[in-house]
Amino acid sequence: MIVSLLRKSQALPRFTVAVRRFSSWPTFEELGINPKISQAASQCLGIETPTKMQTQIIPAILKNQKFEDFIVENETGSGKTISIVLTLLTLAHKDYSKFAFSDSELSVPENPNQIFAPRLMESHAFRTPSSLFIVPNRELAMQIDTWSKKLSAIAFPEINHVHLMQTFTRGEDFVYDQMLNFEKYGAPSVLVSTPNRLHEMLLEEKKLVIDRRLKNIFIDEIDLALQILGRYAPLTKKITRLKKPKETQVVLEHCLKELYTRYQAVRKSTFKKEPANRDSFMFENKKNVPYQVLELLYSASKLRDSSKKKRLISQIKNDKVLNDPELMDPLNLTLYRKIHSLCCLSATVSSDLISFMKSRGWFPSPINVIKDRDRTSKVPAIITHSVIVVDKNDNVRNLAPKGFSESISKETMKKPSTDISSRVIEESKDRPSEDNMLFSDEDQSFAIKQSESGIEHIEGDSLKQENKYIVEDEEDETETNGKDNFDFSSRVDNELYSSLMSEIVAKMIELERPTIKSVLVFLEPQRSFHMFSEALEELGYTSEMILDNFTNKDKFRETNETKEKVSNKADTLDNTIKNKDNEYSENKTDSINQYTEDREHIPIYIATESHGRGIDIPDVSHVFILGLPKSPRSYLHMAGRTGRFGKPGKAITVVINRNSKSDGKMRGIFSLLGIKHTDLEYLD
Ligand SMILES: Nc1ncnc2c1ncn2[C@@H]1O[C@H](COP(=O)(O)OP(=O)(O)OP(=O)(O)O)[C@@H](O)[C@H]1O
Repeated sequence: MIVSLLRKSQALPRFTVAVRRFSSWPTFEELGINPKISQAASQCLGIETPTKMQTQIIPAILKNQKFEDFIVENETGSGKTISIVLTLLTLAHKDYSKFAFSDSELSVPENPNQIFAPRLMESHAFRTPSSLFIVPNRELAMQIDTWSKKLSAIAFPEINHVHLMQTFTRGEDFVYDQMLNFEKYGAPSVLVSTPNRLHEMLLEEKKLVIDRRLKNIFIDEIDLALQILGRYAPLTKKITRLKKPKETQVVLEHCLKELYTRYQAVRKSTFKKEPANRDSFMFENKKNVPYQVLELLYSASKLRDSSKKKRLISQIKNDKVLNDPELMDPLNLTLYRKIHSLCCLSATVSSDLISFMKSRGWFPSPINVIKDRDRTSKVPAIITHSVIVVDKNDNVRNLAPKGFSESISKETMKKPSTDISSRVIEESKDRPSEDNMLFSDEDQSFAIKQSESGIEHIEGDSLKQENKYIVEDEEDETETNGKDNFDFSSRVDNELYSSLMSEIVAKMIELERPTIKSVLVFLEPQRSFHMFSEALEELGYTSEMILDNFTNKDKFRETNETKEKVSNKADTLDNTIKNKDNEYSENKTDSINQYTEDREHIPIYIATESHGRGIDIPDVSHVFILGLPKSPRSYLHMAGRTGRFGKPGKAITVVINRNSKSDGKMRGIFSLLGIKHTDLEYLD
């Protein structure tokens, strides 16, 4: 009855649309993505149905009338970066359609400060992009570049891509072409850049100018981009960081200052007593030293060593840079009407990181946090995690269960030894409990502690309560925050590391051969790529650095061809592998020469944690992490290069255990991330 009435009143079409909307999942087009771009995404990237996170973030950015700010925290490989690329291309195309012009009409002004002139509005050669996408490394920038070029070549073959998006990175191979495009066509609608290249363009070369055209700022992998120092960082390190902030912070604050100081006309009309300008306002209101300096002074006052305490306090008080309000005071953006939106993304955004960003004044109004609240772990459940421990005699085994390594660690603590790694334990034994931290995450959301009863970890709030104000002395740096502290395999020399690790990787590749598609190897930051890749080559495997994967198209094509070859041969290899598996368990020192012959056809990419952050290499089935990860977050991002968007993957960590702490540390990392360890069946 009601339906027939509705039909008569012609309300049914609207009603059915509403039902369809609520009953079915929206498409990318319905979220506002340009239909041509969504078709291209389906054609070249196989992206058809948006995820929950994508249904939230895409429309929020496209219809962001009030310039709201966002933090997107979702597990690795869940499509954060690609959703921003699709959204930005849609915005860029809108921009382009609004200001359509032919290349011959272009006239970029000689003077880069000449902006927003009517002549420019007609010719549309801008000096400012309308969106900035800051990514922490060149590899990720090149990946975004490749994605956007592919998509726009299919979606808009008639448009020169340089008007939509340009990418700036450092490196001889790139800068020349990038600058040529920029000089010729001006700023695109979307500019993707690494922080260091952006710093050069904005502050050194002064080629890029920030004006009100800039509406959206995105920062991918925000935790890596800022790398905030945690509460256990030495005070001297904190002072240095304050004086020399990370480049992402510098470029972002430069952009925000430019937006607000150049355009005071957009100041909030509700603001009662308007200051002459922001600088004078800040000056007039500065009754005290900047609060960040106050924090430092407070920390210094907690030092135990009184001579050091005095020295540091007077250094902080007298330091010109530290007392410069321009650098130390937060931006007071609440005074002005917001004309931009800031969106930060990562799989790991800690509350300390958010507090830091807020304390700098980057978010004058409440932030929208988009995260998957249903998940208990930020690591995709589809990844299996294993650890190979290499002991002092170079025997390999699975990760030891809990009681096992703790008993060893107690013994080691009692035994006097000249071994440097044991010395660290002995020294730490007599110190107060907070100083027995083995390592802690950069945001200090957790720590792993050495105690009399063994190795234990403390987490989140309990850690905050327990050690509210810990100040480390200068000399403690290596023990509390230095890389040495994180990774005891760093005490192994480069040559031994390369040969040992390459042999293990080679053996594992053979044993895992039936499921291997391509392999990503993470080296410790200080290790030589060449030494490792040569060691692998001696065993018959060719490898390449990840950047080549995005820049050298021929190599990439070759890699795809070889992948096919590998999969064709996979069936015939099956039997050989089973035999190899048995051989391996029987005699782990078997000659590597017995391995199958097509080993050079397996795509192996090499990266370090910072170069590999955020990248998406298709079909990485196995990730090898060669060395103890420096924190759970670090492990999560490295392991997250596999198991992407529902594809299965294995993360295998190889640790060289020189002092029996590695088992405890790995267990701590897994337990904090909510990960289960899977024993490799062919190891003891
Ligand atoms: N809706 C979708 N449908 C199918 N595939 C998708 C979808 N969204 C993303 N993908 C694929 O998932 C993979 C990971 O995407 P992306 O790199 O954007 O993830 P991410 O969340 O940024 O990862 P990370 O946190 O590791 O940087 C890509 O290969 C992408 O093509």
